[in-house]
Amino acid sequence: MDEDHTLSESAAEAVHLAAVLAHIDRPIVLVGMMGVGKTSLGRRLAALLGVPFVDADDEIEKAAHMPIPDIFATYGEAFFREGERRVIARLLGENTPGDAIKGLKLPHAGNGKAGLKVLSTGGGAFVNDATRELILARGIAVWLDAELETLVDRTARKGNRPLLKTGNPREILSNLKSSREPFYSQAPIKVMSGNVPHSRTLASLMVSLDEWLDAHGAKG
Ligand SMILES: Nc1ncnc2c1ncn2[C@@H]1O[C@H](COP(=O)(O)OP(=O)(O)O)[C@@H](O)[C@H]1O
Ligand SMILES: O=C(O)C1=C[C@@H](OP(=O)(O)O)[C@@H](O)[C@H](O)C1
Ligand SMILES: [Mg+2]
Repeated sequence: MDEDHTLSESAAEAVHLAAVLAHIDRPIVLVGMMGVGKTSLGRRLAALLGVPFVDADDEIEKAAHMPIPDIFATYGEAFFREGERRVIARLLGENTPGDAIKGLKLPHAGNGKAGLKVLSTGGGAFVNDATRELILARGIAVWLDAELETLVDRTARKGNRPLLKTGNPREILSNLKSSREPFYSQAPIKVMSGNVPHSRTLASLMVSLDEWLDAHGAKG
């Protein structure tokens, strides 16, 4: 059994996938600290649901024609944050029905509902007031959270996060984690991204999403 098959099986077993899909009418937006798994889990969630996946950082790089470390080095963080805000506004505004099924080669065709997609944000996006308000108004925000040690481990794998280059990564992550928690906690759904395979975190996310849809009268 390959990893993708296992992944789909366990997450799909956790909830009735079709019931969840039928009741989501907005983008699912992953927020949380760098290294928590927003990009990698977002891609898997989109594949499972059969909807498009988009990563805000990738879109910023495409728009700026340069990698994120170069944007920070050349123009600074404030410029990056403004680009991030504009890109996310565009991604959450593009809610045309065709958007949900464009160019898919995925196990499910998607249900063609307006705006159905998974959007993974960069760790600082939800801290910006305008960006957070937009995400809360137009999407279903999911806070992916993890222990500090997990974040330290996972961010050490790639040297592409400029904010971690300015000092001791553990200290920077610890400070950012405390200062950002009041913002992340405004997301209606929280999922722990523990030291377990992606498939387990994906299954927890599906269960939490299903419970939230039930509690908010979107189902039943
Ligand atoms: N649940 C998980 N189990 C194991 N590794 C993970 C998990 N989630 C993320 N990772 C790994 O951690 C690293 C950072 O993940 P990424 O998706 O880029 O995080 P983010 O977008 O939140 O910064 C990647 O190498 C990814 O494969
Ligand atoms: O936390 C942050 O401020 C950042 C997180 C990064 O994205 P990931 O959270 O996907 O690593 C990226 O947007 C940039 O390096 C800034
Ligand atoms: Mg990412």
